[in-house]
Amino acid sequence: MALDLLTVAPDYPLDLLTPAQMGAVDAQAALAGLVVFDLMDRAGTEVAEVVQTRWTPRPVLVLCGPGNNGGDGWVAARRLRDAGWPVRLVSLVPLSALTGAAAAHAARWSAPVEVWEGAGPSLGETALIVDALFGAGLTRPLPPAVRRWLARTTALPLVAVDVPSGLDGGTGVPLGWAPQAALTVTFHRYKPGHFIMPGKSLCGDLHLIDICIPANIRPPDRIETQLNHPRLWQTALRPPRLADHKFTRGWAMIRAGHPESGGMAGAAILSSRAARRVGAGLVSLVTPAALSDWPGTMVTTKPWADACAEKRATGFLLGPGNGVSPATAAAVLAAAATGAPLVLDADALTSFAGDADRLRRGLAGPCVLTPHEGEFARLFAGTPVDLTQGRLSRARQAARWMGATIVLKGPDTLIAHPDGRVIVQPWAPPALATAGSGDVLAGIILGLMALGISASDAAAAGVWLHAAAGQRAGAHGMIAEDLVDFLPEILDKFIEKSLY
Ligand SMILES: NC(=O)C1=CN([C@@H]2O[C@H](COP(=O)(O)OP(=O)(O)OC[C@H]3O[C@@H](n4cnc5c(N)ncnc54)[C@H](OP(=O)(O)O)[C@@H]3O)[C@@H](O)[C@H]2O)[C@H](O)CC1
Ligand SMILES: [K+]
Repeated sequence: MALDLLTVAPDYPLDLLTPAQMGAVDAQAALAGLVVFDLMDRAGTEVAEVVQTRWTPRPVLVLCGPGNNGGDGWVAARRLRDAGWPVRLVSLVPLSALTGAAAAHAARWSAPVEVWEGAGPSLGETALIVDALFGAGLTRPLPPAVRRWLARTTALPLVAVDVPSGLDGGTGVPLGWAPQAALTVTFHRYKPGHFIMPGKSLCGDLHLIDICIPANIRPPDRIETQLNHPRLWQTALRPPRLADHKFTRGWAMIRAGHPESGGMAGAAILSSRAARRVGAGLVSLVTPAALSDWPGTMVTTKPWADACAEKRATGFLLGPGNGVSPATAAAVLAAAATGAPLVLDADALTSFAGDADRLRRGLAGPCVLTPHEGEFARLFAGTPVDLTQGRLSRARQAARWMGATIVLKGPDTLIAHPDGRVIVQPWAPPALATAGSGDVLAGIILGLMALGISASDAAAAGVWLHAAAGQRAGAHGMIAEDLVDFLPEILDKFIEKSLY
């Protein structure tokens, strides 16, 4: 789904349900008197509606699996046929194998049925495929013949019912393989796999359909994965108060690297500008070499140890342009020992490659780590974090183990908290993938934490504001400096006007 990040209250449900949680909701819905036959009727009917909205009538082949995902397919096929579309229906299993609501809907299909044989059906005139093979009930990789058949049809658009068959809706990782969909229609709530790579990419355009399950029917266990949204953190943002002075608005310390040790000051400068733009009262660039930035940034050549000894400091950032070195690691540990809010990015993370436990033991206060995939893999290699797992599981494990908030950057940035909660930000303008963009993000999070905002709110808000600035900058020609300059107008949208 496309989203306007500059809108304060975009409208979508935040909770992402795992297949097991969705199953529990289905079961409770049945106990509450909702009839699966009717839910399936609504699901399949909406699939057909979405198809008709997107495409003109054309020969369509609907593939139906053995369970309720297949049941949705029978309904969609019937609706499309009723609307005058040429429809072929292929059932993966003999009709005698169908049960429950799927069998009941199959019985309403009055045209010929092809039952899957050998290598699968001929394509003939087919111009569109509806994949209703497996959804939430997928338990193992696709049967090899089905996988081969789907892999041969990639030139045709495919509409996935609930998920592209083979994709694990809980993780975003295919069980072996899943087809590329042009469009995925899902029901009641989104699932993590719709937004987490590679699932986000495999789903194509996403449509969420309300099949009239009441919102008060919830899974029995805690919902641990949510989409990011201003209502999660908006109340934590506040404008300056009348009685504020610069120290009540926080003093952030940023370590700038020494050019001779491979460090580059530009990255830290970008971070400092971002931290100031989001409202930190005072930002110091602590640097061994003289450098200049905007006049309002304090540039100080005092030793890092002195910055750590400053009792009024309310936040530290290390990493951008710091250089990978034992000195950087030592500087991180010195800042971590103060117990003040800490943001670690880039070289500050890689300086602990192979030694992450030392960092973990050194963290005395709230901490946000902002790795991209490469930095994440280097930092957590050799730790209990299972790097063979998908992004969601890895980010969650890493945050728990490290006892810190992990912002795992990417097209599906994940904000994982030590308590197991993960916030997903699947909307990031691709133009954000540019030099300096990460330095700006680290600076935003630092600035918010220095203001007294919690690590979890600062990380989720920071990721949103950063993406919104990217959206505001537009698709072409954006450079990281632009993100900084757009922050005031972005913040103005999100800080409650009633607070002014
Ligand atoms: N969310 C809702 O309220 C509604 C959702 N609907 C749709 O229902 C499916 C979930 O249906 P379910 O029957 O639980 O599961 P599936 O249809 O996805 O698949 C289960 C059957 O498939 C077999 N299976 C699983 N994996 C494989 C595989 N790789 N190869 C062969 N067969 C496989 C599985 O067999 P087991 O031996 O593992 O038991 C089952 O037979 C949801 O996705 C929605 O599309 C409803 O329409 C109602 C409303
Ligand atoms: K499917």
